[in-house]
Amino acid sequence: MENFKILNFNLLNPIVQNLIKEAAEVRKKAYCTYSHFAVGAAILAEGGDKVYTGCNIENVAYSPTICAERSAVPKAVEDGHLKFEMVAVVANSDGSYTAPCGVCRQTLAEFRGSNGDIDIYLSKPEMDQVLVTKLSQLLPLSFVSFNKDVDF
Ligand SMILES: O=c1ccn([C@H]2C[C@H](O)[C@@H](CO)O2)c(=O)[nH]1
Ligand SMILES: [Zn+2]
Repeated sequence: MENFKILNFNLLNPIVQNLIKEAAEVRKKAYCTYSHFAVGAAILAEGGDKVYTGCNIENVAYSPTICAERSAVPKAVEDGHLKFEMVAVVANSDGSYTAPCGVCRQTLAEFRGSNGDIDIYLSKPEMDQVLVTKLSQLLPLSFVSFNKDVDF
């Protein structure tokens, strides 16, 4: 299977279009005073209709910085959602797509949907062409469980 597809925004289903729009909207709230790189993310959970959004929030000490994706996750979980169906990320890396960092990929893997995966949509703020992929393509062979009964 290919890693990703690039699709025209207009051809995506309205639920996905709305998710991307929400990510683009919350991106405007990014607190990115150090990197000046604004990111917005939006999560749709399985069986849910509410969209949970997040932006990146940076810090003078740098390491407390939280990515947009991980600032959206607690909102979904606090609302009782542990299985995510789709996630949209909107940013602008030199006119290209911004994919979730490794930490965010692992964080999202914890909340994979019942199909064992999450649909991922990456868009630029212009929302013209959208990169469509899956978490399993971004984080193959992921660490998602362990056996607590094994002696250490
Ligand atoms: O997928 C990504 C990639 C980067 N960032 C943020 C972290 C930091 O604030 C800034 C620069 O890395 O962008 C995100 O929020 N999500
Ligand atoms: Zn991240």
